[in-house]
Amino acid sequence: MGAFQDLGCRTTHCNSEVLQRCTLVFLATKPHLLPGVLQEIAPAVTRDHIIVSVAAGVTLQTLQQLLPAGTKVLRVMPNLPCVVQEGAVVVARGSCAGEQEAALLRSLLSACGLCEETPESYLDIHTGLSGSGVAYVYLFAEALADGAVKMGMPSALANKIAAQTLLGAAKMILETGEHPAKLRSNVCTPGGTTIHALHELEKGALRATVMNAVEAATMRARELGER
Ligand SMILES: NC(=O)C1=CN([C@@H]2O[C@H](COP(=O)(O)OP(=O)(O)OC[C@H]3O[C@@H](n4cnc5c(N)ncnc54)[C@H](OP(=O)(O)O)[C@@H]3O)[C@@H](O)[C@H]2O)C=CC1
Ligand SMILES: O=C(O)[C@@H]1CCC=N1
Repeated sequence: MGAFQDLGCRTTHCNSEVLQRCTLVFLATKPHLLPGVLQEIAPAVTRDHIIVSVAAGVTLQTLQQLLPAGTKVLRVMPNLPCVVQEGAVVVARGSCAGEQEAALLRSLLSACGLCEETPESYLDIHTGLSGSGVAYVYLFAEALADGAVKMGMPSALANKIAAQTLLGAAKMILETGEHPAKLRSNVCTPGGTTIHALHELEKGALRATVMNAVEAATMRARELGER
């Protein structure tokens, strides 16, 4: 609480008070709690408000149905690295939100990293790719470092190098614009270490497993939206 006040932010436990004091309102409860919060705030929502939901899977249709007709509603799907300004965020607007509201949101959220406006149908896919995807990357980072620990490197150093390896690899995809398959092929010396390691990853079906993970999280986000 102290940290918020140091930033000049006011806090309250009363949701309708937030609606009275703010025009741009972010809804960030767990998805199953959101319908109750929407019912609670609906009487205080006016056409001046811009309501933004970050809840995974909760559709614009559900949000609009639970709020007064004409409410400007947008959906946002962020990911955890927003906290270090390297997030990947997508935004979709509801039927009453216009270019002005979308532009405002894009400009605010650009401070968190990459921010793209997309059709709503991409939001659940983005959840599987990136919202949840961060966790798959952590799992991979952990496994990379564990491999090095197994071969004798101290854990703290292995974790640091694994993280820098992911950072550098990601930066090269973004800065060169090359397809990851091309960059991967550049690392493979004929008969060298990398192709031997990649063969092991293919035997473990890494690619199919990761594709299955993105599919499972996307399907789960869609399932949450149907409730
Ligand atoms: N975690 C992630 O990486 C991502 C999460 N999301 C979405 O973000 C949302 C929040 O997730 P996450 O931050 O992990 O969840 P948390 O449980 O950490 O945060 C939920 C927040 O909602 C508050 N809250 C609970 N009930 C109410 C209520 N009735 N009125 C007002 N506020 C309430 C809680 O306050 P208190 O603690 O005081 O109870 C808490 O601050 C979810 O919908 C999730 O789908 C989307 C993308 C990524
Ligand atoms: O696991 C979840 O449901 C949320 C949505 C994306 C990341 N965390």
